[in-house]
Amino acid sequence: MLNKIVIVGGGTAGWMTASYFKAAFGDRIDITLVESGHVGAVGVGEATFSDIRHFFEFLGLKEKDWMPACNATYKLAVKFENWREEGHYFYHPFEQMRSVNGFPLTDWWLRNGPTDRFDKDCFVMASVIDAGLSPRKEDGTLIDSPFVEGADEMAGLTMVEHQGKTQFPYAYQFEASLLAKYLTTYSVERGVKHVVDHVEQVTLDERGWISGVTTTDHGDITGDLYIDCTGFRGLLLNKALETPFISYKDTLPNDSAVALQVPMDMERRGILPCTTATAQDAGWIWTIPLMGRVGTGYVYAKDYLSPEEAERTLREFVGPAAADVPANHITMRIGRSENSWVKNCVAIGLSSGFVEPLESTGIFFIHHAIEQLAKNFPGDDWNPVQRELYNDSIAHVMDGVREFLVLHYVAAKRNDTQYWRDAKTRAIPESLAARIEKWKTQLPDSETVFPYYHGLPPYSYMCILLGMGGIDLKPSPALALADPTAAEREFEAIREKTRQLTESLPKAYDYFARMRG
Ligand SMILES: Cc1cc2nc3c(=O)[nH]c(=O)nc-3n(C[C@H](O)[C@H](O)[C@H](O)COP(=O)(O)OP(=O)(O)OC[C@H]3O[C@@H](n4cnc5c(N)ncnc54)[C@H](O)[C@@H]3O)c2cc1C
Ligand SMILES: N[C@H](Cc1c[nH]c2cc(Cl)ccc12)C(=O)O
Repeated sequence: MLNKIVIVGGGTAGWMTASYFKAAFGDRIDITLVESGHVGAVGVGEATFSDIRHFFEFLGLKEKDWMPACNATYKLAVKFENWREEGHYFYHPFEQMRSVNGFPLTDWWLRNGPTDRFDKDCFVMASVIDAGLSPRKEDGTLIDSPFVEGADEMAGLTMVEHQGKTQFPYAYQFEASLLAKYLTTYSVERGVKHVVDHVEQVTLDERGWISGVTTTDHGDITGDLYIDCTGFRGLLLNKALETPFISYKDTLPNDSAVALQVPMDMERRGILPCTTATAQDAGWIWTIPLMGRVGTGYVYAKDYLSPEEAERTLREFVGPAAADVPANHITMRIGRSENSWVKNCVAIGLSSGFVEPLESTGIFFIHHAIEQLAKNFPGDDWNPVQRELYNDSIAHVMDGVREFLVLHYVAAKRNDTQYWRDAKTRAIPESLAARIEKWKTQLPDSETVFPYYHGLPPYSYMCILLGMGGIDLKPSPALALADPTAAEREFEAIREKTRQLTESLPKAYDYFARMRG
């Protein structure tokens, strides 16, 4: 029976894969994870999708088990600053879009919104975030809203099963290296063999399938299925099996990042419960508040900015707290492998593909890949249909997310540097260009967004279009004839709910401090 897995790589991808497959198949699966002692993990990757809770649930972990160990916080949205113009911001929150009489509330808002802030008028979360609050009450219960009802109970579903159901109101932010450490202990305690050694060589058999990996000190390690979690190197899939890599650089030019981990007194600073993406002259800076430090980094395109200038800008942005903190410069391989499963090798994580972290999709890609591999796990006959199904779903997720990210740059009103001007004239995927034309007449819905599962619901597209401000949008003509009373009542209900929540929820920092005991 095919049950022996060799995972090469011990970053987030390697350990998420090892722990999930142990939880899924227990002692019936034999897993060896080998990670180099001298090639480090990329070590960033701190913000997630809300769907990640399905992963922790699958492992049988509660928030109080893993969050304190990973300095984790809640993320209620991505906050986009200065993408439209200096001083402007808006949220892309984890909150379902309401609909009134068959039209999304944003459509009613375009017709006659109460203020010029679609996010505050249409979502309660925008004001909850501004106030630095936790979406859980002091007793740990989740905010009560029709849009999260039953959400805790749905955690046992896979992400694809969960699509279109209740929107969970938050995701997580954590120290990626601490999560990898936590999952190492989890996996090893459940029988995963952990080898710290460098893989020197990958051996292929006469059919070109992987027959083993050779390490410096532990000799050959062999298995049935090899999982390549070696990061941007793609040691097994891209190097040994020579699988081509499809670059997305023509449409997403950001290929570099410089990151800082800045220790900070978060009790004094307070926690804004979101990831902030602040537009810069040649890219954007992320700010992720964790317990005890802030993770930050400038994502930029080397065609427009040198690494030295990027680091200088980032240090100025952070201020004196960053003075003694070493910078981590990263070159990013943007795109995806033509196929992520080839012969008896499956690449998961950066070796499979990556897009810039603007919507925190790296860990989502890993989680999705793991769920799909568990579903399509090969039998002794290596049925090629399973490989095809798997490869199609991975390609769709990444190509769909690529479209969503390109939309951010096309829709951003900012136009003050060559970088931002070029973003408006650069070629974009043809399918996206056609969709944007439709969205100018009718806001995105399930019929007009990327048609395959890629994690993002239509309301996410609405947020980006409405927030970025560079594309003219019109309300549906039908709304000029429709009675607005129900929509006005909905806007009022949101104002009332916002008032209640901002008066009753605890501060995010206080909630985590209590969880840590
Ligand atoms: C700038 C940046 C910001 C990001 N931000 C986010 C974010 O906010 N949210 C998000 O979801 N994702 C984010 N990501 C993506 C996230 O970091 C990755 O998806 C995640 O860390 C997974 O990485 P990995 O495990 O695939 O690779 P890596 O972390 O690079 O791990 C590679 C592993 O392979 C091992 N290895 C390599 N060569 C060998 C060898 N020869 N022998 C043995 N072992 C070997 C290394 O030792 C290491 O353990 C970000 C990525 C970047 C670059
Ligand atoms: N799968 C969804 C994707 C999603 C829904 N709303 C948001 C908001 C932000 Cl900032 C990122 C992703 C999503 C989920 O994770 O809930």
